[in-house]
Amino acid sequence: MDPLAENFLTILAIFCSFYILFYISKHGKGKGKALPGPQPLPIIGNLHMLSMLPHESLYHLAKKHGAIMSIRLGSVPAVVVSSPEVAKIFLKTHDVVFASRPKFQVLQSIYNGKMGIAFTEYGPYWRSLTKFCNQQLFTASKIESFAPSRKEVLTHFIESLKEAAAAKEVVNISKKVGNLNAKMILNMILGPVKKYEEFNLKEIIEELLYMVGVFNLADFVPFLGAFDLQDDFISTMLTELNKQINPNGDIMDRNCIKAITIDMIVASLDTSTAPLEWALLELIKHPRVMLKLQKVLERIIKKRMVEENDLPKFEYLDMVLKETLRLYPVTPMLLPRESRIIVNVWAIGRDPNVWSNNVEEFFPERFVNRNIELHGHDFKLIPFGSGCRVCPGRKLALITVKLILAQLVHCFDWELPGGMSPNELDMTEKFSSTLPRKNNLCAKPIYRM
Ligand code: HEM
Repeated sequence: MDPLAENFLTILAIFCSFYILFYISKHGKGKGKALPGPQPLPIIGNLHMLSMLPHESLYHLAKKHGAIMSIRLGSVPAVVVSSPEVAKIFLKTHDVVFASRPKFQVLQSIYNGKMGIAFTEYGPYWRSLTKFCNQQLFTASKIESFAPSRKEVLTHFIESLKEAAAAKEVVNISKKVGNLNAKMILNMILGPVKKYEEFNLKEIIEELLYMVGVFNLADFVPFLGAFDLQDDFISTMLTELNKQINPNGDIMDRNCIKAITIDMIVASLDTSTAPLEWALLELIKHPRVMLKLQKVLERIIKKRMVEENDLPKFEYLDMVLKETLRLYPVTPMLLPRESRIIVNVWAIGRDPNVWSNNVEEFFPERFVNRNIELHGHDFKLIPFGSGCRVCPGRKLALITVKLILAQLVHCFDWELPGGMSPNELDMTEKFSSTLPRKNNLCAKPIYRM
């Protein structure tokens, strides 16, 4: 970024931080006081107050200290936001000022020089990449062009579940849905994954992702050239190779393509799986909702398979997904922003001022006659973030998740193994890059078509 512009933005960020603190102290509960927050200890700050599920600890702290509070992560000060009103101040009113990400040293070695989108500072390079992704990779027509590929993968998946149902087998849904999702997404990013089967690509990627610091997609790129790539993301990016992407002189080079590819794979692999796992779990726990959803689907499409163009007709499916993302946002705290702003989406989804007193209940009907959408304009529900850093893959994600969920519910009833009652299901979350359930969900499919 131009150093002058960088200085300007820094000054603006400081100014806005003061403005927000001033605004809160004038209008908030603690009139005239500094930003509230728990007392930090020397060196560790408030780290001792955070459990293995930090979003939950911060939610409880916010109940005591308020919807905007300051904490210290070791020696690093951070501001935690836990209500839609305050989230709007940071993500809309002053969005651009807080649009950068803090610099994480470890990422430099992962990205090998050129950064992707997710952790790049706000500036001309990030803007060009985002514009490129929105205009070339995530257009409605591009997403639609992969509908036949999604259908093919999903049909195989349903067939394999039918076989399991005939054999009365218990299936590990978490794992199976994870693999299905990976196939759908990787088909789109890398081209037909069948061609990479001998490389066991998903396992390789998963392992490498856990070995932070050694991931280098260059190891895979040489063999990509050996296949006749379709119009997947990689080939779309390759057509831009060596072209200038912004007036600053940045060009789309190999490292840039690698960085975007890493971002897409990391940002999409597990994010779309977690909501499916939670949704199915809640549906099994709430037979009333499951039955209602099955009836709605059956009334609209009778006994045939769900098609992508049916999805806009399934209003109740939308409500079920919204309710799932309210209770189990995949990224419970949005990726950290400049000045260490932490937006606790998990806490916003449990704000009784917004959702009334039954916040912990899975009750999709709460969305009836409430025009709350998922694209980041309504701060009550922001599982995809909001503002200029909003998730660029959200439309693709919503199609994939809705399609798979609708199919799983339409084609099968689900029974828990060993006569387990739905009330005995363990709902414990595991904190990782996404918010999966601690234990995999296993159940017996019963074909109902
Ligand atoms: C249900 C699935 C998904 C959820 C819940 C989700 C959620 C999010 C969230 C919360 C953010 C951070 C927003 C912020 O910091 O304000 C994000 C960023 C991002 N997501 Fe997603 N995402 C999903 C699927 C996908 C998919 C399928 C892709 C691409 C194929 C994708 C690509 C990205 C990228 C590149 C970013 C970084 C944007 C930036 O920092 O400028 N996501 N996503």
